[in-house]
Amino acid sequence: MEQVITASDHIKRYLIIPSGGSGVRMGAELPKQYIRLGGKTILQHTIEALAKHVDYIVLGISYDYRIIVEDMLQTMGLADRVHLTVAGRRRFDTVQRALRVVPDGVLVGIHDAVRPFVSGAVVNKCYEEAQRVGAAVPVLQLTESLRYLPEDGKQPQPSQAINRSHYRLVRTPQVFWSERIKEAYQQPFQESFTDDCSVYDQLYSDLALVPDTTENIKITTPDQLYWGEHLLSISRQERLRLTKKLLSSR
Ligand SMILES: Nc1ccn([C@@H]2O[C@H](COP(=O)(O)OP(=O)(O)OP(=O)(O)O)[C@@H](O)[C@H]2O)c(=O)n1
Ligand SMILES: C[C@](O)(CO)[C@H](O)COP(=O)(O)O
Repeated sequence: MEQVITASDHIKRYLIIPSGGSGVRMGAELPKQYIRLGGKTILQHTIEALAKHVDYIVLGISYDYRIIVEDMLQTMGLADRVHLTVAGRRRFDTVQRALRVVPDGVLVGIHDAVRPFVSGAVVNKCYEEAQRVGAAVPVLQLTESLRYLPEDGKQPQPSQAINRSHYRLVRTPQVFWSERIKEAYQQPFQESFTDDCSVYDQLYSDLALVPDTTENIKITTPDQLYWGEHLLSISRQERLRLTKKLLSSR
């Protein structure tokens, strides 16, 4: 499964979709990426949202689902553009393994299998900014207040209000020059590595923040399936219109 894909002379866009989670917080019979929304799996919706914006996709999956995934890729006509790798125990391990088949000298995005509502405009902007700056990530401003909980729960008080203007919610796709993120992923795992930027930050500091759209939710818990159904019921055209409006207002 793990043979390196050859890069050609112009800058190619690779995309890793870590899809090897088991969905503990969802608590469903199947891992959540294989749950159906509107007749298709969440994984298929995610691939459909991104495939037209990239050259190659690397899907990190649990071997148990290989046949289902291969059938889905055949149906989608994507079998020759998608490379399967074996998922690891943590998201970090899945991405680390998938990076082994990505050549140097290309841009590589990493996008959660369970974020099917990402906007094409945001995907393109992240690749463009990563090419220009070094790395790029979609972020969302906070629209609710935040409180900080000190570790001992006592000092100076059990919880404190903090200035939310200094914070952003971090989403995916997170896009990098491939040789840099491959180098960063050679580090041993740390608990603070909750996404790919946190791994990259250890070695580099050139990260562009791209405004994201609200819809790019990560389907994690059962209530988010309800939001997923709702977002699917809004037509693609309408979502595109709302995305353009949002991006032009920033
Ligand atoms: N060993 C793992 C764990 C997670 N992921 C992927 O990382 C993304 C974000 O992970 P998360 O939402 O935490 O998914 P799960 O690990 O499935 O969820 P949970 O933590 O509730 O089990 C998902 O696309 C998931 O499939 C992965 O590829 N390999
Ligand atoms: C990568 C990520 O989606 C960025 O927001 C997030 O950190 C994944 O967190 P999870 O707890 O592994 O789902």
